[in-house]
Order: sequence, then C-alpha cells, then structure tokens
Amino acid sequence: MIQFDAVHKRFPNGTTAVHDLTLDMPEGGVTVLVGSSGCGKTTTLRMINRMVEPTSGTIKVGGKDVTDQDAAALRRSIGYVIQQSGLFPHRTVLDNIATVPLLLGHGRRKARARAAELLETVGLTAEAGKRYPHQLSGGQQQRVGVARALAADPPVLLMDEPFGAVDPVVRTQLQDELLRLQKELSKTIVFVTHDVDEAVRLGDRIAIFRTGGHLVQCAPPAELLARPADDFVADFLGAERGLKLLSLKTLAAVPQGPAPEGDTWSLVCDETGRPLHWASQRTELPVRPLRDGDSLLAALDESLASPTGLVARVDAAGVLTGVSSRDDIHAHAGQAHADARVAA
Ligand SMILES: Nc1ncnc2c1ncn2[C@@H]1O[C@H](COP(=O)(O)OP(=O)(O)OP(=O)(O)O)[C@@H](O)[C@H]1O
Repeated sequence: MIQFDAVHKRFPNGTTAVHDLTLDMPEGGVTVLVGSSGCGKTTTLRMINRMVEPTSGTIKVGGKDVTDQDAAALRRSIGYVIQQSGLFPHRTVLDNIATVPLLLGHGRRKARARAAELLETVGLTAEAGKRYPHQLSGGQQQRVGVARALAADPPVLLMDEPFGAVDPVVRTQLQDELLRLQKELSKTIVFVTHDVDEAVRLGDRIAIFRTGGHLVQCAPPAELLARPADDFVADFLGAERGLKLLSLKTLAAVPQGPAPEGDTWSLVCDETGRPLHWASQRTELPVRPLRDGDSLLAALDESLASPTGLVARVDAAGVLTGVSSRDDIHAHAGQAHADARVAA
C-alpha cells in the first residue's frame, strides 16, 4: 500500500504542483493517475521514489515513510518505467534488463539469467536480447523498459505514460500484456496516463486531478463512470461514459441459444465447429465470434454489425457454443448501468 497524507509540493519557482494530497493506493492493485497536462501526475509519481521531495506531508510505502529510507536504495527497490523507455543506448537489451540486479550485487551470470527469463515474460525473443535498443521498434523498447523495471522483482512499479509514444494497435497489445503480467505478479502499480480509455482498461482505481495538483475524485472505474463527482470529472471522462462502462462488463452472463438453421441467414462453421461467416442465399458476411471474457461493449458492437443481430459465442478453443441475441445483450447492458448506479 502507498499512502499519501496531506502531501504538498511547491517548486522553488512558486508553482504548486501537488496540493494537499491524501490518497491510498492499494497493495497489489493498479492506481491510475489521470488529468490534464500539468496537473501534477508526474510529480505525484516521482515523490513515491523520492526523485522529487515533497514540501510537506508524508508518503509511506508498505507502511514505511519514504524519507526515512536512503533515496538511492529506495529508487532501486521500486520499478520505474517512462515513456521513452530510458534504455542505455550502448548496452544490449539483455544488459539493460540486468542493470538493477547487477547494482543490487547479484552476480553477472545470475543477473543475465534473470534478464533472459524476463525477456520471455514480456514477449520478446532471446535474439532480441542481443540487439541494442535502437534496433528495436518503439513497442519492443517499451517491453524492455517493463522487463528492466521488473528485474529486481520490486513490489511497486511506477509507470509514467509508458505506452504514450506507440501507435494504438501496439498500445492495446502492451496494455493486454500488462494486464496479463499483473494477473500473475500482483504488483502495486501507479500508472500515469492522459488517455481515459487506457485508465478505464487498466485501473483498479482511477485518481482524477485538475490543474493546481488538486485530486478531484478517486474511485474504481465503474463507480467513476456511473457517478462522476462533478462536471469536471464528467467532462474529462468524455461523452460516451455509458459505453465505457460496458467495456468493463463481460458477456459471460448473457444467455445463449442454438444458432439458427434454415433461416434467411445461417452461421457457417468449419469442420471443427469454428464460425466462418454468416451466409444467405445471395451473400456471405463476416462474423466476429466472442468469448465469455469479451466485453458487453464488443458484444453490442457485434450485434449491430451482425446481419441477424445475433452474436456467435465460442469457447477458449474458438468452437461455437451458441448465439446471443441483440435484445439479451441490450438488456444486460441496461442492467450493468443500473448495477453501477446502485453500487456507486
Ligand atoms: N522542476 C520543476 N520546477 C518547477 N515547476 C515544475 C517542475 N516540475 C514540474 N513543474 C510544474 O509543476 C506542475 C505539475 O507538473 P507535472 O509534470 O507533475 O504535471 P503532469 O500532470 O505530469 O503533466 P503532463 O501530463 O504534461 O506530463 C506543472 O505546472 C509543471 O510546469
């Protein structure tokens, strides 16, 4: 757990970057800091590992006041990932990842073995480990940045716009990877972003700041979307709050029935039962089969694209389990909103 208690940061030039911040960031969860440019997100993050010192107030990590600890040792014990990956250009990828374990006194062999393991964890090949950072794509460099931050197995990971400089497709992949890793590792993560969708996707809790370093609201994404504290938060979350909420709910509970046969449209599957397309006498249209873990938003989208309004459901192996109707999906979407309003 990371605890901010009445933390204030005023820079020598008179700028107040963080104003009286009291905030708990739960252990093993992802707390996302969002807000417009200059509202104090990075300053908040950097006070956790003492790259910036607060003017007043206390910050505790795991119950210990950070100012009671040696700043360099503290920094090494906390993973830190930034937008431009911050890799050493003249060291190979493997050596970059091994940096902190080496600093911590692990032998060279052990540090490199750990680095090789991590390379795989973040989805890179052993061959990539031999290259230099400039020989990797932006997305790959960010993966190396994450691997390097994880190398000393720190309980806390600070991530400052780590996926801000890559294209939307790679960004989604990196978010997926982070969610997968987090399921296994349960780190306490503090993640800064400008992107509301990224915040909703990754955050267990989202803290919204406004200019002057004021925290406006901190809540789980569903609660924030269902009941923003004020107009600032509502505006910041954007017009499609309802749809964003549906991105948090899965399709699992929506009933399914058998696929239609002998109708105008039929669902054609291959010999193993995997859906191929919708077919009528005159034409074929694509099908996007969904799994239980896919979102209600994806289901709603597919039900609108589907010529029958039906969504093909598949199991983990991609084999058809049934279809769900647009009406049933819509009903669950409405229920998700009602539940969020009650829970908020
Ligand atoms: N070293 C510094 N000296 C003076 N002012 C600073 C310093 N670092 C940051 N600031 C100011 O403090 C405020 C908060 O900055 P910070 O970088 O924390 O915001 P941010 O929310 O992370 O912004 P962005 O989203 O643009 O990265 C800004 O007004 C910034 O100009």
